[in-house]
Amino acid sequence: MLDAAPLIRFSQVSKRWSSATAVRSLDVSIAPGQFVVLLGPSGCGKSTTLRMLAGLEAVSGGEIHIQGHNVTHQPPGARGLSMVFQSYALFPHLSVADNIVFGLRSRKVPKAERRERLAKVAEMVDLTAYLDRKPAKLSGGQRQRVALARAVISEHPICLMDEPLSNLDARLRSDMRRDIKALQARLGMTVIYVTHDQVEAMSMGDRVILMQHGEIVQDATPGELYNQPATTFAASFIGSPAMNLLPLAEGLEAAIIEGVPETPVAPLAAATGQLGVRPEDITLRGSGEPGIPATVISDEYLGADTIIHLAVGHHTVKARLAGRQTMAPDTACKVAWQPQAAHLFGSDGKRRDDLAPYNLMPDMPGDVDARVVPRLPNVGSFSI
Ligand SMILES: Nc1ncnc2c1ncn2[C@@H]1O[C@H](COP(=O)(O)OP(=O)(O)OP(=O)(O)O)[C@@H](O)[C@H]1O
Repeated sequence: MLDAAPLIRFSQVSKRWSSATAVRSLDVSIAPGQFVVLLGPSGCGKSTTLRMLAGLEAVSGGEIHIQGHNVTHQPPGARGLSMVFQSYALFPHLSVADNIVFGLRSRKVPKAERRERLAKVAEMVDLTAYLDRKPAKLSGGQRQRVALARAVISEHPICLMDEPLSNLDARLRSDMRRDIKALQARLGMTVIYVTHDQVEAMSMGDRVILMQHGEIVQDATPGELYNQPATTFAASFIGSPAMNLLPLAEGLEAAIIEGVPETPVAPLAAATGQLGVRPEDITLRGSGEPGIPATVISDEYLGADTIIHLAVGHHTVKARLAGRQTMAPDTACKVAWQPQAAHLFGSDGKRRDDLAPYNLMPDMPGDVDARVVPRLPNVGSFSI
């Protein structure tokens, strides 16, 4: 995603500790006005990446450019960034107003201008009624708004946020997600936002950079990440419940070919890996219908939908059905899905879109098992 004039550019940036490598040869360009989420599990290097961009952590290799300037060795104050942390980092002895204008004061912005900017920003984040309070007398959400106001009032074009909502309860998090996104769009800020929460990433990001072991796994829009996960890791990290991943053994490859008799065999030889299907793409059918035989383990009612846990061979498959569904344990049924709902991954875990034309699941009339099994004795050993 190289942009002609990126606002931020990481070139081959690495961070090594004596004990571990946190970030490996990162190349990323970010255009002005983007809301970019760095997403990944704990320890994947997202905070380190953000801290290197902020100048709070020295790089071990590579360069960082902001607005065309090499800032790799510049202190945080010279980089033109604001930051919002999980801990809020408010001064307890200062009022909300003084906390918000603190940075402006140190930059010697005249009092009249400070007042004017404070009034505007306080209104934006709904804090006008609380300006005289001390942080201790605020709720968690209000404290987070103070931290946000402090970033916004600086008028720096880039705002870095490190898990800013993790201390809030679920309801407030959802409100704040919307507020932050709306504020970012309204002000045209470029936001780099670190989180391990896929819901935040999917709902806020224009672009999500998914990291694992200090490297980028996928850099895509939320929709691409969900619909075309680049690896089995991406497939299982996004989505709740996670995508079902079933090992592709020789038997299934053969079954795939069986479903589409004219398709060439050669590409499938390299396909041995995993087959992924999202829980909402699974349909359940009666045991006499086509599909893979399954047995109900349990049903889990979640309100808007129900997750059915199924045993398919010695694997567990989850199906998400709308509304309230009850299925007695041990009920025999069949699982099936539309061919286009199947995601295929090679043995290296990477997505294999070249295999998309294959009919990966017998969603067709007739008893597929009966059709496949007699000619393919190893279907029985296919590991699902
Ligand atoms: N100061 C440090 N000294 C040594 N190793 C560190 C230091 N800071 C981070 N690391 C290591 O670098 C790796 C990446 O850490 P980082 O904090 O960037 O991950 P993260 O993805 O932000 O995780 P989290 O969500 O838990 O904060 C981890 O293995 C971590 O243990």
